[in-house]
Amino acid sequence: MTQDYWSNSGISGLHQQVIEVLSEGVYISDAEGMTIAVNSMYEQLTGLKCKEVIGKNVKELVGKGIYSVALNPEIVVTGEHKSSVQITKTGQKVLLNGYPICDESGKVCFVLTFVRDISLLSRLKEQIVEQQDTIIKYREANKHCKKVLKSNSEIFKSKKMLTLMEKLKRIAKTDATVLLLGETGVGKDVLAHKIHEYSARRNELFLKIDCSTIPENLIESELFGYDYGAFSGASTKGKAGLFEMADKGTLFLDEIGEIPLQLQVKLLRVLQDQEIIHIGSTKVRKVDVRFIAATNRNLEEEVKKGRFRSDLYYRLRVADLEIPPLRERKGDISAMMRAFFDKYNSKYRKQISFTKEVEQVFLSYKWPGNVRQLDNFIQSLVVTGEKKALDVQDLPQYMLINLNMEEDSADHHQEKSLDQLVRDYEKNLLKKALDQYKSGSKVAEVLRVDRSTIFRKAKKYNLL
Ligand SMILES: Nc1ncnc2c1ncn2[C@@H]1O[C@H](COP(=O)(O)OP(=O)(O)OP(=O)(O)O)[C@@H](O)[C@H]1O
Repeated sequence: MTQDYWSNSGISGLHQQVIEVLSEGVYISDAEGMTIAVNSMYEQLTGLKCKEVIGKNVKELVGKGIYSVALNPEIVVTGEHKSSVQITKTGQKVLLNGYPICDESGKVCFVLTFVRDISLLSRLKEQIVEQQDTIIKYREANKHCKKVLKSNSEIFKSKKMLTLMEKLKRIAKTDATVLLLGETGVGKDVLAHKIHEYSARRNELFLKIDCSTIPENLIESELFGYDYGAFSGASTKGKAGLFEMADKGTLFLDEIGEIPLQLQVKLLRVLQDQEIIHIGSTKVRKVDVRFIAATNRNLEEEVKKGRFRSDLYYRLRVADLEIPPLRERKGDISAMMRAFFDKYNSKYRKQISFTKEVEQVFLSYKWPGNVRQLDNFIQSLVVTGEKKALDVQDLPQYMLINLNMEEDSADHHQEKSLDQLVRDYEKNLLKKALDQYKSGSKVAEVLRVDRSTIFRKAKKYNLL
């Protein structure tokens, strides 16, 4: 059908075939504005049949209301490209891009117009905006993603931690909210990751938000997100909150005790209903998130003081894990010492080891900063260490002052010199070892020193 018109228009069969294979609509008119060719895609996009337009002048077509605009006359005069939106009589909205085709003298002899589907373009535009939103969302989410620790870098050797890990694995499999309790540096962050790893959500996102570091006036928008124009200073596009970003995954709310009271009510609602509403919006959005919360505050005390809502507290502690301080799990201290010395020796290309006495000091020390302190301390010992085997004398005075030595009071320690403290410690250690093993040779073997050293020191301290 289109074929018949081509042959009368001066467009060769070859040209005709070329425009037929193009994926865009094509409309060709001559310098007078006479329509000489269109392709099938043109018919499809505009809803017009070729016989309705071919052989007709664009001005006539506009006059009859078949076209809303004509690009041809202006392009013929200016010799320049022009684009416009065309609404055809069938109501189709298309984008026109017209180009002049000139003869050898530079005179415009044809106008070639490409016709594109505007609705397709707007769909593509919407998709791009959506993709950009997703990229922004993931970039934001990434900021809160902590590198997942390699499982072999964690040490759970003490009986207390092994039992706790069994409980953790059982809880992880359920989707229950978990409350992690424990002093600073005990490993709440590590265990939050473990819960995620052992859960069915392990392949989804794990997001962490430290409630103590986000300014109070931003916590709500960070968590819930906001809509366009929700408040002054808000991004014009609006923003998804962390609850949405963590959808299908796990959200770790660290330092939950720092959440302001008025936000605690909203958080409770999210935990119960798994629904959120952006700030500045009324639309309810469903989320599917597993919550883990942690704090080193005594939440029960906070509830009593009216700083933490009791309903939220009870909702959070559906499953709680109390991580004991390091001083109460000595089995971990020895294993961690070896692991951390290995880690930092290989990092700093050193070969620093430690004596049995040093291990004893580590076991007796209270570690107020728990695993974090132990880790950092060993790093500094390796970095600054000169000797191959560190001895008690190489340890800082505060470690010896705070030792759990029943017979000396802390006040008394502060008046002593480091030498005196080391001597006291050595005497105490030797006394305990001799009491326990009842044999100088056995003590020498356990403490990895000569028998003669044991006898010499025992004599010096009047222990014989
Ligand atoms: N069982 C463990 N094995 C090896 N390293 C550990 C272990 N537990 C904790 N750590 C290390 O100790 C440091 C502190 O751990 P983490 O951040 O999990 O403690 P936290 O209880 O969350 O501390 P805070 O309350 O201060 O946030 C980290 O470097 C972590 O890798």
